[in-house]
Amino acid sequence: MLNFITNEQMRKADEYTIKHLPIRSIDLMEQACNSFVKRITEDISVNEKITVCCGTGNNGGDGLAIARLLRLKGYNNITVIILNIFSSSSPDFIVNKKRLNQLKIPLFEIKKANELPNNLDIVIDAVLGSGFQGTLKEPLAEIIKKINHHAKYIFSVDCPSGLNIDSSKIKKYQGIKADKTISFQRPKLFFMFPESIVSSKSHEFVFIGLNEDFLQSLPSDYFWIEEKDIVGKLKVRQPFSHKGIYGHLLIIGGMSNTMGAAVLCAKSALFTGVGLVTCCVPKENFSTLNISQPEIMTLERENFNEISLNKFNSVAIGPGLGLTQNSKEIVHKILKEKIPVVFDADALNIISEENWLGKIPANSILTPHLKEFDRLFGSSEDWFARLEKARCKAKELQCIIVLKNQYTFTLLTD
Ligand SMILES: NC(=O)C1=CN([C@@H]2O[C@H](COP(=O)(O)OP(=O)(O)OC[C@H]3O[C@@H](n4cnc5c(N)ncnc54)[C@H](O)[C@@H]3O)[C@@H](O)[C@H]2O)[C@@H](O)CC1
Ligand SMILES: [K+]
Repeated sequence: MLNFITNEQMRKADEYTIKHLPIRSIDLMEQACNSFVKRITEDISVNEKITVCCGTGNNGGDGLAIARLLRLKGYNNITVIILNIFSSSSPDFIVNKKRLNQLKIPLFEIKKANELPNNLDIVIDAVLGSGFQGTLKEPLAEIIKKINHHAKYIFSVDCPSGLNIDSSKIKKYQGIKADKTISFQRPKLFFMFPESIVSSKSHEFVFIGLNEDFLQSLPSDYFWIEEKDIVGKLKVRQPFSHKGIYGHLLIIGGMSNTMGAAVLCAKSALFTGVGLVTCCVPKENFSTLNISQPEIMTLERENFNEISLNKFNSVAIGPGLGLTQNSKEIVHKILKEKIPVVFDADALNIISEENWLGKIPANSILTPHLKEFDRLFGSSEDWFARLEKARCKAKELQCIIVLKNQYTFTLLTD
């Protein structure tokens, strides 16, 4: 698990690594740029026309080093454009400018938008990185507008220029609209939110050699879960074992017009390793289940009151359940049992409609998508506010909240 960190924390990790590894700042920049180049050369061929647009801070220094490293890898069609509009240059920018001069890469310095060429193909955006603060003013705003207009594909270095990654409020975004942002050492929380799409269509990160022990020691409320964090938790099938020892799940859901939701839920449960799955659906829908996934067992929803929940290791209620009076009675009965349950879809809609949030047993799991979440907890100004609300509600209700989206947030109770 990697902790999401702020720009300020990243700056500290940068300083710590330089001091304790030890490594010179210019060499750390070189490492970062090597990682960036390694990643983008998987996407672009040596013949592509590449324009590297640079500011004069360290993000600009990265751009110059990236241009040089690409050239050394055989990318011959590179042009560097330095925006000569900033009051100062960072020391590592100056060193990289000298290094670049030795390679005879075409280099232009511009001050105004009309000095930018129109025929930009692939652009590497290294104008501003994490040092950007405040708002974009002229002539920078116009230059960025022109880059956005003329580029066919934009890779942003670390973050799209003109985006303040630590502020979730981006109304009237004026910065670079990247196709792909490749950030350093950590994913950026902002890119987990749908709102980030105005600044970057996709996002990846590369390791650059910052001190991981220090980074992991930095406080954070949010963590990025990787595949390797999950695989170890899945129960591997043991020799001579059988379905009876891998748990029995009861799913209460599905109606004639929404039986697919119950089927998909059962299939996913079996796929992730549950030994036995029983679906409690209206009797007329048994054949749908039997045809779609023959190993699913069935219980008649009409006889729900006679079912003993104790024989199941876990219970999930909601997918395709419907909002009928009968569905409401079943949700109510489940809530009264006071056992932790997975509440999804219509079960959540019923809970918000009936105002039953306070009745949810501790340690339950709530799996809302955006709209279900807002119905439960009210609307939020933006995704960051929604996430913070989810984190507080998980603690307050002592329930795990799984807020589903392209990136799914799992909010724990502690
Ligand atoms: N995180 C790390 O450990 C590393 C970071 N590196 C790079 O360093 C970058 C940060 O470098 P810097 O701190 O020098 O910052 P930047 O290069 O991101 O920006 C600094 C420049 O932006 C200007 N600026 C700030 N706000 C502005 C505004 N509103 N309008 C116009 N100009 C504005 C400043 O005057 C300054 O010239 C990162 O994004 C990354 O690209 C890498 O070089 C290597 C390691
Ligand atoms: K950038």
